Parts: sequence; C-alpha cells; structure tokens
Amino acid sequence: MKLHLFSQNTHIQQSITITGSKSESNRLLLLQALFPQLSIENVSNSDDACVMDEGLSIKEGVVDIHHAGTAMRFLTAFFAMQEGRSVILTGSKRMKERPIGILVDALRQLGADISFTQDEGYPPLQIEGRRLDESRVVMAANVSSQYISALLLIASRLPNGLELILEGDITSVPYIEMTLSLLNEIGVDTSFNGNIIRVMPLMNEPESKKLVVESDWSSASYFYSIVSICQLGTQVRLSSYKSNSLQGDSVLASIYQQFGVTTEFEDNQVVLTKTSEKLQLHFEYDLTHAPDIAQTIAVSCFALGIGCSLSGLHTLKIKETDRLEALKVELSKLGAQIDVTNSELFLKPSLTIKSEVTIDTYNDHRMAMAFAPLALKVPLYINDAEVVSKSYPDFWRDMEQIGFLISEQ
Ligand SMILES: O=C(O)C1=C[C@@H](OP(=O)(O)O)[C@@H](O)[C@H](O)C1
Ligand SMILES: C=C(OP(=O)(O)O)C(=O)O
Repeated sequence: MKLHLFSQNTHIQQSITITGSKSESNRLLLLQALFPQLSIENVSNSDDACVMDEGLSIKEGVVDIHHAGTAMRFLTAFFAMQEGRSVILTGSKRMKERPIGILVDALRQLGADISFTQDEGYPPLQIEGRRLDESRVVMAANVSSQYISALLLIASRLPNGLELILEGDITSVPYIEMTLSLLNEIGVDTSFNGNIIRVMPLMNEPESKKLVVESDWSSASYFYSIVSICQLGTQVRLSSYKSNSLQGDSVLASIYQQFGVTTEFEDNQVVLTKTSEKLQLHFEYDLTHAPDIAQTIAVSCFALGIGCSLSGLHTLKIKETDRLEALKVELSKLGAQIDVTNSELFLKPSLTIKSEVTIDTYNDHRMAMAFAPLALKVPLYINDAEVVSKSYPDFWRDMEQIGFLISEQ
C-alpha cells in the first residue's frame, strides 16, 4: 500500500490513545505463560505482540514469529526450558539475517539443546525443550539487550536461578532494567551490580496479580516529532502514560524539550505542548540506551533545519533493516546532507525539503512512522505503509485524526 500524505494543520489540538508498549507486553506475555495467575491489561495490539501470544501457545512444530525480534529472542529461551516440547522457531527473511548466536550459546551453557537449521548463528532454530540445570552464564552484552532479557525472563523458573556475567559495554540498558522491574513486580528477587545480574529461583508461587501495560513510548515519539514541527500552542495529549515509566524511550521528554516541546503529566495522560521556537543549530546525543527513537530524531532535526550528530547507533544495523543506511538513502532523496558510520549519523542543517518524494520503508515500521511527520512541511509518499502494524497498527488512523490528509495511491 502506497500512501500520499499532506497536512496543512500545523496548529493541532488532539487527544490520542496509543496501544500498550510492545516491549512490556511481550515480557508480560512470557511471564504469564510461566505464571498463569498473572493477568495483563492494555496489551499491545501490535503484530509483534500477536505473534508472541500465538507462539507461546504452540506445543510442537513450526513457530513463525515474522519480523518480531523480541518474540524471536524471548521464545528461544522459553522453548529451551519447556521439557518435552520440540519446535522449529523461524521468522521472516530479515529475521534470518538477525544474529542470535550469542543467546543460543548462553542457553547452551545452561544445558539447552538448540541447533541452527540453516546458517550457523541465525534463525531458524531447532529447539528440544529440556530441564536447564546449570545457572551460570557468561555472555557478550554489546550486541543486543534482548538476549539478556530473554534469559532473565525464564530465570526464576530455572531450578537454580541465574547468575549472568556480562562482557563488553552493555547496550540498551533500560530494556534490561524494565525486565528486572517486571520480575520484581511479580515477587522475583534480582540484583544488577556492575556487570553481574542475579535472579533468584522463585520459592513460592506469586499471588494472582493484574499488571497494567503502559502505552508505548516509542510510538509516542512520532507525536513528539509532529508537535516539534508545528506552530506554538500545538498540543497533543497521549494516553495512557505515567511519569515513572519503565520504558527508556521516555527520555523523549528531555530530548524534545530542546526542540521546543514541553512535557507534562496529567492523570493518565502525557501532554505535549509546543512552547518555544528557540532552537539550537546543532543537536548531539548518544542513543546507546534508546536506539528505537533514532529515526524519529534524525527526521525531526531535518524538518526543523537543525544539524545533528547522533552516536551509540551500533545496534541499528541489525534491526528490521540496516536503519543507518536506510536513513541515509531516504533523507538524501529529500535533499539532506547526511553521513553515517557503523554507529553514528551526521546531518547538516538544511533549509529546503524536496516535495512529492517517495519514501521506501524496507519492511521497517519505524521508517514509515518516522518520515510521516514531514507531511507537515511537504507532500510526500510512503511505500508499503502497512509496515506500521509491527508496533502500531492504528498509526495511519491516528494521523488522520490529527488532520493529515492521507490517500491510497
Ligand atoms: O527488549 C526490548 O523490548 C527491546 C530492546 C531493544 O533492542 P536491542 O537491545 O537489540 O537494542 C529495542 O531496540 C527493541 O525494539 C525492543
Ligand atoms: C528493533 C525493534 O524491534 P525488534 O528488535 O523487537 O524487532 C523496534 O521495534 O524498533
């Protein structure tokens, strides 16, 4: 589906309800499979949460998680400790290019029986579930935090718990902390000191408990971008959010303050208001701990005519697409002067944006959503716009609600 987007409404006053965080949802769905007395509210309606939910219920045979990185990594750990269950865990063409060797090696240290059915180090995986008696694992922490969260999520159901020794710089730390916080909420004891994480085995079953998923902060990033581009006084209210979020992407509030957007919390809403036009000429930031908002920020800077130097982007090359390369190609089409390395992005300030450009999305939801706010500046086309369903199926409906004129080509 190719969409044409344009919007002349640069003074928006709207309230939007965003679906639950896909990261929190996929963790809680796994925990619920291990502890059925838990119930979850505001679960994400994203494709990634749906494939996670379906995957957990499959007893034998092929489990296809499509493009969902968290489902791939979390289900690998889950099936490895399901005694007597045998599955082939696979995904999309891109998923077969996203590395998983570090997690498989870590699970093998615990005693797991997992083999690669095609390329060594990549999905698909043949997993023969068994009791995992070991408890000590040494693993690299600088490639993806999802490998670490995957182990932590099953840890309290292992006979001896888990002691995880992390090697190298730890990437995407807030996602690890989110996992530990959710474990703590259900009564599991954990510790995280320096490069050692410990999870105690659960002695007593947790009480039945309702856990409410906060809405998705990565999805909120597109509204931050929109508000930053709009006129003074623009206000968008997003539900349901809280100031003490478990999601690292809530750092958006302090980042977009620098682009003139003020954040306030009222009841269960976060209120974004454009309060200042005074902008710096250059923005510098290390996104090691919030990689999913890199595309949003790069496009916001381009729309605002601000240059930027973004670092800590080493994980972007192994996400839904090589996001550094994709940003370079697509922003260049619009007239940007941009350079990327394996972990950085440099954008020069530019005052003009080419109109009626077609943006390719590379099977990456965040390419479509990050570029959409540019429609406030110039008309543009988005190819394969349905990709947004990976994390935010209602995205285009919500764009129409805030005044975007969208037509299918
Ligand atoms: O644990 C999670 O829910 C996630 C961790 C991050 O991945 P990396 O740790 O691979 O950067 C993030 O990019 C992804 O969207 C979700
Ligand atoms: C990287 C992402 O997802 P995943 O790794 O879970 O596929 C994302 O949603 O931006």
